[in-house]
Amino acid sequence: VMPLQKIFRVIIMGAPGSGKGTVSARITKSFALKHISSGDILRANINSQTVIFPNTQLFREYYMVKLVPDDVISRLILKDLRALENSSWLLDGFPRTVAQAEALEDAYSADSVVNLDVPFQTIKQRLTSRWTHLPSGRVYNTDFNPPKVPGLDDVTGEPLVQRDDDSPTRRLKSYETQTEPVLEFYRCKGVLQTFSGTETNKIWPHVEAFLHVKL
Ligand SMILES: Nc1nc2c(ncn2[C@@H]2O[C@H](COP(=O)(O)OP(=O)(O)O)[C@@H](O)[C@H]2O)c(=O)[nH]1
Ligand SMILES: Nc1ncnc2c1ncn2[C@@H]1O[C@H](COP(=O)(O)OP(=O)(O)O)[C@@H](O)[C@H]1O
Repeated sequence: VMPLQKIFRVIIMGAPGSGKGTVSARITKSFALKHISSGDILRANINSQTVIFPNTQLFREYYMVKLVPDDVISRLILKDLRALENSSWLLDGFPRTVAQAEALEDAYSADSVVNLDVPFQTIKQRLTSRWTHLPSGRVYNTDFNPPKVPGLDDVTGEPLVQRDDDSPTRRLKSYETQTEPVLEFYRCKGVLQTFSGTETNKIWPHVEAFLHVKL
């Protein structure tokens, strides 16, 4: 892992299914950035039954059907970031709306925004073959990284589900209307770096080279 000279704050963006989770795992393997994932934070809060969601059913509804309200997710993420005041981080899954981006910007400004630009046609195919283990958030893809036993989670053996929002059209629509304006927000700030392609394995070397120079 490459140590960093100064504190660096990176955001990874891209449509659902563009490969953010996959690329984030590779980034944190190569660079000393702490991975902050909004999905992981939400799941941790559910599992510990601490705040906000009085019951798992309500979260399930959010998780399966719609985005969590801006003020709820912003509060959760900023609380975790404040605990990392002197660390470099990689933020994944947040911000997804301009309101969230503004809430973040009030506290911290991003040094770089890595945007994964994958054609919608490619994403549709991927999401159709994506299966999720809901309690952990582990994702599989029947072509790219299949589970060892079809339909079952590798670690727990529990069943995998296809999320409602894995039905691509609605998710991509919400990305277009809610999240694309966030890209514009960062473009205006001059920190947006876009990587285009159809395969993670081909995009990754460019992301890696960029971060090597940047960090
Ligand atoms: N076929 C294919 N699938 C990929 C590739 N990269 C990632 N995936 C799969 O596509 C799905 C979405 O990737 P993920 O990293 O979860 O994207 P995220 O939603 O942006 O975090 C997962 O099932 C991945 O295993 C790729 O290059 N080719
Ligand atoms: N920034 C966010 N704003 C609102 N809701 C969010 C945000 N991040 C995550 N969520 C909620 O958590 C769910 C799971 O998120 P995540 O694990 O990032 O999965 P995915 O990348 O597949 O959407 C989302 O469907 C949404 O309900």
